[in-house]
Amino acid sequence: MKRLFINIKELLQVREANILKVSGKDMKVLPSLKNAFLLVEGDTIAAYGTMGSADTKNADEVIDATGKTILPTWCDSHTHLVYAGNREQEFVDRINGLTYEEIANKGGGILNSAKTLQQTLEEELYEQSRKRLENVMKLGTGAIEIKSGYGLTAEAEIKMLNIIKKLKENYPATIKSTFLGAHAVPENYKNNKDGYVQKVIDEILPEVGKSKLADYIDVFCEKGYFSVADMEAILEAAKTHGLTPKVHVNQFNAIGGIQAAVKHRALTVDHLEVMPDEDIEALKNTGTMPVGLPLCSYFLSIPYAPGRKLIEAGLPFVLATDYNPGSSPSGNMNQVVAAACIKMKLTPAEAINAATINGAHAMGVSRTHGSITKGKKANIILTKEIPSYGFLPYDFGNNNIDKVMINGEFVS
Ligand SMILES: N=CN[C@@H](CCC(=O)O)C(=O)O
Ligand SMILES: [Zn+2]
Repeated sequence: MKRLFINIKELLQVREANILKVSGKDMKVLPSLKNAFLLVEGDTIAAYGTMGSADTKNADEVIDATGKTILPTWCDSHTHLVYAGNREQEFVDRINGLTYEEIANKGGGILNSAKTLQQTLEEELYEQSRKRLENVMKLGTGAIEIKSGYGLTAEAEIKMLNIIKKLKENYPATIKSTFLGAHAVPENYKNNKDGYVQKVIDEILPEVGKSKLADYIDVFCEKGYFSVADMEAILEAAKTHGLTPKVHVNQFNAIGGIQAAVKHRALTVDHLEVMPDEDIEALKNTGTMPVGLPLCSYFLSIPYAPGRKLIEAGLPFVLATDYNPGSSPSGNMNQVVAAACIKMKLTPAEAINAATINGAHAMGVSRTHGSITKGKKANIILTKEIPSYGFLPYDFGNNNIDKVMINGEFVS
């Protein structure tokens, strides 16, 4: 099947295959073609150029994109999309004055979600999760990372990872999975955190490794959760199973997690709401990418990761949703891009780079995703008629997407 888009007002993020991420000043540049065509063959981007060179005769279907813009689908490199139920009550508790930490200390938070998930049958959990995935695909997400971490027992963590595997098999979106056994200390290990860390290392991790259910390893490195030493022990053990680190650090406190993550060659460090200068310094000249999660800051009313400062420091900034029931019950990358412009002072070009090519690199898929490049997956967002791409974050909260194609299939 050959599909030809013609008269595209602007084809965004057109890049050579050797560009796998963009950093610092280069993030200001969003290469594009105006009055363009785009040819999709099967699930692959086959050709593009300006309308003058379009061959309209050999296509099976011609789609007129007059007044519309095409860009690559969003690459959401940090989500917890597999979860059971919701935490609406905690949302109200926070409105009434409790903090996220106070709620967690009372057994709410991650432990609340773990309890619900453990009691939810696999089929039901799959149903809830696939609805969320279908929804975010319609919102333009074509590649997504999903974490475990609401199981906190071997059985429930494997249950989560199996659901991620099923989603991978059943949907065109590219999915990467991450084992986050060390997300919180379970209730029955309340006074024995070291015992739980040992259980993750000796029992759960080998099972995850053997079953090849995860691509990455994550730890919530934070006061009251897991220390830098805990994280290092888990990352070290995960190396034997070939799992690369992508870790939660600096959400509420800077405790040295970034330096340790860099030492362990983490692909990403995520959250970064609290970011002293020495932690920014520690990321320079490394392969570790900083990931900001602005919807979490919005929802919890906590500081935003200093996206502007990280880019000024020459780093390759990434944006993701953090879709989860406690700190970001939205997986809408359009909102992420808008919030990054409004609250982190990124330009629309920087935000789109952070949410496409850099998001792809932050989950190891930038050879196939994240840009309009010949040979990459045909993952595209066709917008409604808009004046320019800056209108997307400007017109925040409104849906400017006409159609989404993932792997050559229209999903909306
Ligand atoms: N901070 C750790 N984990 C999630 C939130 C988990 C939850 O509240 O359920 C996050 O990235 O924000
Ligand atoms: Zn998270």
